[in-house]
Amino acid sequence: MKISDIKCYPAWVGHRNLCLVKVETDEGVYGWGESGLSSRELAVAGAVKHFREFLIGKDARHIGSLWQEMYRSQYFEGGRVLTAAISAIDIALWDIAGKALGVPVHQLLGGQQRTEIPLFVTSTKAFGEEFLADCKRLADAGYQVIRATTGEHGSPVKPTTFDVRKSIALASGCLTELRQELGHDKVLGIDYHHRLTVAEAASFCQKMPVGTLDFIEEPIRDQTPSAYAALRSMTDVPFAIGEEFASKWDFAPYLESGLNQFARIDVCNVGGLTEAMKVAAMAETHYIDVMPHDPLGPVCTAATIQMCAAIPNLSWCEVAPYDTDKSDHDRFFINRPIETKGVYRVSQAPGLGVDVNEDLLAEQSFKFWEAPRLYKPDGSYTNW
Ligand SMILES: O=C(O)[C@@H](O)[C@H](O)[C@H](O)CO
Ligand SMILES: [Mg+2]
Repeated sequence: MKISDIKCYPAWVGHRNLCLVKVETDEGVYGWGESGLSSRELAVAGAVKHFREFLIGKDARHIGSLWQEMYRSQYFEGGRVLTAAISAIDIALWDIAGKALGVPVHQLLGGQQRTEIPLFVTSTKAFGEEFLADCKRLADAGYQVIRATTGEHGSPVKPTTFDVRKSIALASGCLTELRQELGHDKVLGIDYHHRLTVAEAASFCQKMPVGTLDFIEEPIRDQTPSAYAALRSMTDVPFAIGEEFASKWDFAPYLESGLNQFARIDVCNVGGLTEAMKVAAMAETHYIDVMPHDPLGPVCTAATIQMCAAIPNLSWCEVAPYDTDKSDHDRFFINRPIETKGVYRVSQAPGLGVDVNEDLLAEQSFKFWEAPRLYKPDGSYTNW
């Protein structure tokens, strides 16, 4: 079964750009994948073009070997852009493999270990009464795992001031109150979106009673494991790290030094299902659960579900939090995964179990979009 074409669709779908990739074969079986390098999709599309050049004519079933060739064929190995492209192609190849054999992808990954994927939900409300009410609503609705954000999302068009000290004061106060209200049978975490320094992250954690937070996601930026080691010496809150990591090599120093308590694998950035399964196994050797990152579209979610079904060490998968109106997804995607009562059902359909309305997708154009820009009160730049 030979690869006959690879098409990349960086396109605005409903509420954001998605970067979807279709791999076709000479036997008519095709697969879909998705790439996760949000806001730089055209760079990924360029990388897909390069890979297409040498992938056409290759056996679509040799997934592991094609992964090695994509990752290592350029002198400048790996990196986030190239690996985001590899991820989408790899996921599409798994979709093809499942469809060709008539089995769901999880069966090829070792078989399902669970029938439902437990999820965490995110309250995106700004800290204060609204946030507390929203979390109470989520808890009452039965959600077991609730994650807060920084409470300040900024605007893609208007520069936003992010005052770290105000954020720390508000967040620590609100989360302390929320924990008292929720009791201890709910899991509570926060994604600080790598906005803090080591000192600020320590200060934030120290403002809350021990046991308030079950995890803190990316309090600081993630290119320096020793910075996390420094932070670890100042707080005991478990760290959830890795949504931006683009290989098992990025995860390795964190896992090997015990710095990462939840592995935030993103199948669309880490190198597809091939690489995600390896990272999950590396995490397993350290008794660490995978908490997948899943902020994109239905193809990403479908692939993530297949991984979640097949690994032993899963905590909770993310429900894409930022865009609640998914009505357009019903037009673009067939059999897209739908969250019900805090879980995703594991699809038993061949492949990933999701299909794409390609004709409709082909009509969509790409819209340039920039992530919000945040500035400190003194006017200097800080991460979104
Ligand atoms: O954990 C998350 O879902 C966030 O870090 C998002 O990936 C980020 O805001 C980009 O959408
Ligand atoms: Mg995050």
